[in-house]
Amino acid sequence: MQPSETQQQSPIEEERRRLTDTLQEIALQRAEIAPVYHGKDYVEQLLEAKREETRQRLDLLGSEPYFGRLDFQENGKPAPLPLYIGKRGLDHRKTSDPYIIDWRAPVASLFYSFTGGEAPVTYEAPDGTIEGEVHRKRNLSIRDKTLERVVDSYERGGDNMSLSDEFLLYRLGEKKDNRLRDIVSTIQAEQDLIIRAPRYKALIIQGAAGSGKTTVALHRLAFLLYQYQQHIRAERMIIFAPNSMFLDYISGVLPELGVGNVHQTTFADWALDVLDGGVKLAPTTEGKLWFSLAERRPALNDETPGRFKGSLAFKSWIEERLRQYEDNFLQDNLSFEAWDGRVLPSATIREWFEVEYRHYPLTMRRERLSGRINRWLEMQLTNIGDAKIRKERSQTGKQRLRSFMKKLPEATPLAFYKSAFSDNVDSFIPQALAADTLKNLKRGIALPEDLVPLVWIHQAFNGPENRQFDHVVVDEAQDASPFQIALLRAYMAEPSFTILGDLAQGIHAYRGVQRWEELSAVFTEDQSAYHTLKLSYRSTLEIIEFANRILARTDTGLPPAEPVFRSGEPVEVAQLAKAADALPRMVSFISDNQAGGMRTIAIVGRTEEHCKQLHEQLLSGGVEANLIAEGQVAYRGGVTVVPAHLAKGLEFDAVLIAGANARNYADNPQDAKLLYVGCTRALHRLTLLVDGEPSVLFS
Ligand SMILES: Nc1ncnc2c1ncn2[C@@H]1O[C@H](COP(=O)(O)OP(=O)(O)OP(=O)(O)O)[C@@H](O)[C@H]1O
Repeated sequence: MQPSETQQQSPIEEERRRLTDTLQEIALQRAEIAPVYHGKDYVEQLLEAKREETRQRLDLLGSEPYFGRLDFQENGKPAPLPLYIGKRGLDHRKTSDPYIIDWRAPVASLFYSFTGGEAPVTYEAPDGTIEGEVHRKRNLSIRDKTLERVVDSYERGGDNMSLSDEFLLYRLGEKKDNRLRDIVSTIQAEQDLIIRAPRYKALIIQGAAGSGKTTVALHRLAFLLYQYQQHIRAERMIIFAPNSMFLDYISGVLPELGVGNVHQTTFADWALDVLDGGVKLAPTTEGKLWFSLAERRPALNDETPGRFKGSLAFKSWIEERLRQYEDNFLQDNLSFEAWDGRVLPSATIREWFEVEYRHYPLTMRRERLSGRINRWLEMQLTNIGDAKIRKERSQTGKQRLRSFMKKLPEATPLAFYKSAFSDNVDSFIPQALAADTLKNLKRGIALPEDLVPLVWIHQAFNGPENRQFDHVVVDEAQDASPFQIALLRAYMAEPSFTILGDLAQGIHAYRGVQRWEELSAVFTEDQSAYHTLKLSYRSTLEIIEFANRILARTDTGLPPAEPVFRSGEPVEVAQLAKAADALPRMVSFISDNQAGGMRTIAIVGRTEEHCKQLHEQLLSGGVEANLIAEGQVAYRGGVTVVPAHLAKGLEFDAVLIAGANARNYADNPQDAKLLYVGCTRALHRLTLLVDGEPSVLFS
């Protein structure tokens, strides 16, 4: 495009024209693809699969080809080039020049990292650093092939006072449905740094509520797959999320980014799969206990089972037991007599098992030993000339080898774990905890906090099998334990992690961490990197400022979340004259917000029991609502009644906190975290209904 041409047109005309050209180019490329192949030829079928991929990519590009434009003049080039950036790349069919640039390509990083100014900018290309100047940054909104909006956020030499994030605000102001969405068009510089961070790092990210942690982690997966396409496979990436409903909520983002096959699961489901039916899991009652009202909750300390069994000290204790078990695996004087007089001495067997095979997992050491003795046996047989005697001795030798191997113990993870607790368990393990654990294990049942040690033992016995990871995402990582992260680390040659969470939302402190150092202790200093995300994109300024008052009571010492300047209505704290006033207030909150275009509305209750009552009341008041309970798999959107602890990770256009009184939300860190979670779910509107004495947490 010639600069003179562009000068005569308004930005909107110019972009309309470019869009028409682009759609034409896409249509032509689409038309050039051979028709669908239905035959049986294998090679043709493979080619057809490739063609189908291209069709899908072009169809996706066809409806929303790009979202941004950056005019960049590389040093030494005569003029700036307009670079159009989209979710997928496209080369021009005649010139093979990039026509649309994939958002993950190195040059596209400028679109995200550029924040104004006339100074030269650089980006890292495969061949080295490229320097140049940005002449224009433009956001474009295209929906269903139609150009809806053109916003210039920078023009070189122009008056750039408006380098505000007008486009970002426009996006944030949109109403949400029941799915998390991609943010490729508005990724912010601090988020981009995390998305494009090098592969071999354990990134630990403390991010304020609504700072885009989950979204950023998903975009990082898409980036890693693009950047390291020869070395990373989607099937070897895994996302651990807190529950199935959350997985359902985020399930749309990766497909939108063109990424399939990434395993998305909860830790418990993954662990049970590894243990392959070897363990029955007791339903957890601990969660309910910790989300009950303050007066019913036990004190939290280092002997709280989840914290104790998730510690690195407990990991060391298990490892020591495993070492002892392996060291005593061979009994003393365990020679093998193949037939009378032909003996493989104990010292040789020991040498093979304890020295040569030491670095293999136990199951493999056992198998290798058996194979090696068998080979030794075959050698001995070759020295026997008489075929009949050879046959007899072969039978005897094989029979004796089978008996020999049977004498070597073959413990399952569950049996080993049980024995670790049974054999005069030492004073390191608190007595009550040992007794409780053993009682359950004797019934063949493990508690959720036993899953990490059990899988650890499994992998010590069997190695990582075929479950090695290329990259692991742990979302809501404040709820994970150091032992759990160490376990996942064991399934990787080099650590490549995105570990993200918010200590202020650490409502599972009975099993999670209180400081990020607890998790970084799993890695060496150069293996991990710590990032913070302070800006919060989800909620309006008013909601964030209100939630920051509660944050100060969480005892985490975290700084207040910083709002993106998006102002909305004030947070409403409504004092009820009597409890019976709650229902009409909830009903009008729902109908007013629905009339105001809000698509997702949540009534947040304090406990599951409380939510059941609220749900029944709403039904009696003629309001259809979805009640979210523990174990729920799908998130449906619309009107939802949800206890604060299950709302974590989700977001709603409008939120009403029911029962925001001093009893439900007392002045302690756990209640503060629950209320903080509840309030920070709201995008546009937040109301608190107070029946009785108001909670001091927001006063
Ligand atoms: N750069 C961005 N552009 C547009 N929207 C964004 C951006 N970053 C985050 N958001 C939006 O902010 C909301 C919060 O994102 P997300 O759920 O990923 O945050 P989070 O940090 O995981 O939140 P929480 O810890 O509170 O669950 C989402 O609606 C997301 O689309």
